[in-house]
Amino acid sequence: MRQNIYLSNISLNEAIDIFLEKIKDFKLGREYVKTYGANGRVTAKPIFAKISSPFYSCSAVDGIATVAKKTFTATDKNPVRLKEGVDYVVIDTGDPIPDEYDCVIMVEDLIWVSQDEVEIIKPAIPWQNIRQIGEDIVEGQLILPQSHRIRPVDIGALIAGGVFEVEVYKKPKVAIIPTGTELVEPGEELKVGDIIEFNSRVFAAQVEEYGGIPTRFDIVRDDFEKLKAAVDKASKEYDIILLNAGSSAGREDYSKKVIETLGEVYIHGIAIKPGKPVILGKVNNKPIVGIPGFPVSAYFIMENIVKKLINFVQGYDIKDKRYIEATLSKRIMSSSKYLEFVRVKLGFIDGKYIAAPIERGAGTTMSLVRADGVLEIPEELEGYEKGTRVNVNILKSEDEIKNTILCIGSHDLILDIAADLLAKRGKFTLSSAHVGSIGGILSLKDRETHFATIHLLDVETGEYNKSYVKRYIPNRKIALIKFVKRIQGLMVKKGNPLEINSLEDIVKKGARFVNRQKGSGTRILLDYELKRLGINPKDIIGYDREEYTHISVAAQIAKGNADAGLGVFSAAKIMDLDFIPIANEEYDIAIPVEYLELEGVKQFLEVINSEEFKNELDKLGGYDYSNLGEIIIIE
Ligand SMILES: Nc1nc2c(c(=O)[nH]1)N[C@H]1C(S)=C(S)[C@@H](COP(=O)(O)OP(=O)(O)OC[C@H]3O[C@@H](n4cnc5c(N)ncnc54)[C@H](O)[C@@H]3O)O[C@H]1N2
Ligand code: MOO
Repeated sequence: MRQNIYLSNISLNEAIDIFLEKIKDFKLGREYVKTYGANGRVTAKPIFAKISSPFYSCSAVDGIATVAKKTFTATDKNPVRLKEGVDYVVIDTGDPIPDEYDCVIMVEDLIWVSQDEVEIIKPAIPWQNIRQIGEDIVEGQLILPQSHRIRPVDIGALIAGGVFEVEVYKKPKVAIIPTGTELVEPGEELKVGDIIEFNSRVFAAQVEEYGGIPTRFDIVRDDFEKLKAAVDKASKEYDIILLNAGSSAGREDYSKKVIETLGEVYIHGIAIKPGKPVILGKVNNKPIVGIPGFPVSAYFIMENIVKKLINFVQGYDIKDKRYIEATLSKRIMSSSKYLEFVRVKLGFIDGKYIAAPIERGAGTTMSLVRADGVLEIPEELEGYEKGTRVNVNILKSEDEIKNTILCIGSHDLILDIAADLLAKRGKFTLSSAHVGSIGGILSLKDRETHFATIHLLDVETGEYNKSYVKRYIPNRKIALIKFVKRIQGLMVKKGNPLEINSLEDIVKKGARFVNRQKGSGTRILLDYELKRLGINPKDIIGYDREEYTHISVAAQIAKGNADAGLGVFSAAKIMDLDFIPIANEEYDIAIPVEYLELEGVKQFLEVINSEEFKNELDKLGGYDYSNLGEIIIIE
């Protein structure tokens, strides 16, 4: 079968304008709902008050209702005496004012002379302390315009104004069709090539959040006729159709063809990344969106197009993105052909927001879970230099961001454990961006992180971390907080079939090695050890074969593609490999001395010094925490 050829390069805003123009005649029906249940609904017509509020004159205070004229002569020296039943009645806040009275005096201003007599020493002004009819809402007044999204405060005004039912747009019924022969339902047994279907579940939650009613269809295999039947059915019974995956140009990507056959495709391809191959069209007069399969691409299509669509059919133009200005912690390149959405971690350091970019892949759902914000790099730019002030769409409140401790540096699982224990305390969160030890040190130097986690061996002295901090950050007073010693060792297949017990054995036994990339702490350690032992790297088979993480090294050995590699114990444990300890690596926290006083940092230090944290380290294994918490000021 021939592949599709596609993809226009239209901008996001242009595409949305064209799409909404094409479907502008499609509007949802209307319905009446109880006012108290109308939160979040969109008014289908203007709503006017049926009664005034208050609808009678009433007292605004507790006191007595009287006639102002009778009090005009009252002074300190010449109090006026009033008698109950003759000159006044006692009245509480909210009580109606009897016709014969025209003002209310607060109980605090009364001098009680007897059970039923009071004196006052200040004249009252006519209508004082009286809420007049319609003071809040006047009968016939506009309470809400049409196309207004009803909020909790609106419900109060509507009910006070005698409106107990409101006419709103029906919520759109949204059909979600997951497609793909590789998809299996959660819980089904997995074999190579299977993907657990989850996009549709994310969409359903998003549709609800946007104000629609989601219905998820069963997974449809990559089969033109089956897909056509599902879309046809959905377009007859639902208001909006979301067709997930098969939006690209592959042999089994039928989405475009199905939509074309049943209706019209207006746009295939938008200049955004991720999310480029999106399809916008109409079937049976119903809007349909073909959403790319990759979860991150799908997320941005939902947030930027489907959210607008769900609001548009209810007559509402949503613009609810919130932005802050932040300083970029590292240079980021982007193609000038696309508007790119880059997930970032955010922190607030020395009075300014810092944005640290994280993973960019379209398949990395965790980048969305971890993101504090999204940096939108415009189409016409090729990226931003480190230090540029950029606008970031925030996914958290500014308060939450201000209570975030930012860590930029080398990653280790134990940071996630510390983050969890810190979050449990309720106030602060730890956000970490993984850029390696040197990247972390550079961020410290540029005041873009609260602290950096580092493990850098000085090959001259054999000492960890200190000399790097001194060399890279000469102008800031930095403390090194001892964190853990990580046991680095050789990972070998379970049972150690080649009987490798040292680095020398790699050469002796002719084992196939898999290395880490140049510049990584582990690579520096390996080279240091090889030099110390007098081993020539050229004698190691596979010395030039590089992987980027501990886990990927472990995975190569588990798959049988290599016999040995250097890495941390936890990676060996996860991949069920044997582990031969080689050296202890010092993984420490470098932090400006002044930040030791920050409340969030103090709490973080309490967390890592706690027994609970150490217990977690014991469970993981491979960590020595005998010096944990020791603070060394680097002079
Ligand atoms: N020749 C070209 N190939 C591709 C291009 C291109 O321009 N030219 N664009 C790439 C881009 S960008 C994207 S995005 C993807 C979009 O692909 P499809 O929409 O056709 O999606 P699939 O290939 O079917 O799936 C991609 C990926 O996502 C997983 N997936 C799909 N549905 C679900 C689901 N419901 N739950 C969880 N995961 C799902 C799927 O298994 C795949 O791994 O095309 C590129 N190709
Ligand atoms: O544009 Mo695709 O949507 O990057 O992954």
